[in-house]
Amino acid sequence: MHLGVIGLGRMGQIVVDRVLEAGHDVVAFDLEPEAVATAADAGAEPADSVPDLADELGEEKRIWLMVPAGEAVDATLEELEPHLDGDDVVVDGGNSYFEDSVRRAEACSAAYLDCGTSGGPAGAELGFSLMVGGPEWAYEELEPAFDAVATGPDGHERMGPAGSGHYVKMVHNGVEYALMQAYGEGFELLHEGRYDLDLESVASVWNNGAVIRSWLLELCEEAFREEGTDLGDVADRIEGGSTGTWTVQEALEQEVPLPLIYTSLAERFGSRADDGRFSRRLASRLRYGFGRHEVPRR
Ligand SMILES: NC(=O)C1=CN([C@@H]2O[C@H](COP(=O)(O)OP(=O)(O)OC[C@H]3O[C@@H](n4cnc5c(N)ncnc54)[C@H](O)[C@@H]3O)[C@@H](O)[C@H]2O)C=CC1
Ligand SMILES: O=C(CO)[C@H](O)[C@H](O)COP(=O)(O)O
Repeated sequence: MHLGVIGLGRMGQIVVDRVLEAGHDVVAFDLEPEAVATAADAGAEPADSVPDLADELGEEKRIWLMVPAGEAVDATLEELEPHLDGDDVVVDGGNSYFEDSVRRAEACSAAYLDCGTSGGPAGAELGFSLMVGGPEWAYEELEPAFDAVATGPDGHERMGPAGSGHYVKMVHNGVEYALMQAYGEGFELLHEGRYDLDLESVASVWNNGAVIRSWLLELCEEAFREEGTDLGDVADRIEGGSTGTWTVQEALEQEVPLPLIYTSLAERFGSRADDGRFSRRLASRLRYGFGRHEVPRR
């Protein structure tokens, strides 16, 4: 296979490496020349623009986008569009909103595959888990690339029609938020609680046979090992949030209750108040109002 890869950041570079390693050819483009040079060092053919990449691919175009979700995907598709026809296949491996993917699949001249990617840069060695939506023939056509980028043939699956791959990945991320919240709460109680515990040891012993063992728990173990049992200078602030917001919005629309995922998202937003949470400050002042309890002041 001759694959074009556009977007050569943390994830795109892994796509390039794994596809090359599987013996395929890659032509690579990124807005950042340094990223293109890194891909070229790995063995990819460098392209200096989107049209150049399309030209290099020749008649049969198989193109993998790994750019940030949103405008970058639309901008890239707009540049690609004059070079595409119905025999070509474009894969969006980023975290795009599933309704955007449905819209793009309708507008794109090529067959369009929305591919939810899980595993992150830390999963590079093992390969990713890929959730793909779009036409069956295009999925089958791209199977050699999916085999290479995923953990293997079992690491990818066609979920259904356009949008379904990114829909499944959106829900995956909601689950990810809730799992992180659950581990966070458990370790917070252990940290604040009545025993002086080494949290790396706790995570390690849990990871060996416990019901709650998981990759996220292995990452907890790594975090305590690298940062210390009190997490050192890691700030009380969680960034990100778009995929969890989409999950909660969809749940509201479908009237499906997701209290854990919603709470995890709310905790994320709550962590960003620079000056302390207004609601907590008001609750503190109200306790004075009804009970004359002392108000801690800054
Ligand atoms: N980092 C992660 O853990 C995961 C990320 N994703 C998704 O994969 C996508 C890429 O993520 P990362 O690699 O982490 O981001 P990144 O920020 O490391 O890399 C993005 C790359 O795209 C390039 N780029 C941006 N606009 C472009 C354009 N118009 N044309 C060509 N290149 C362009 C940037 O120069 C950069 O090199 C995102 O949608 C992200 O949400 C999915 C799963 C896991
Ligand atoms: O998809 C991922 C992991 O599965 C990415 O790491 C993503 O960026 C995480 O989402 P958020 O930014 O909403 O935390």
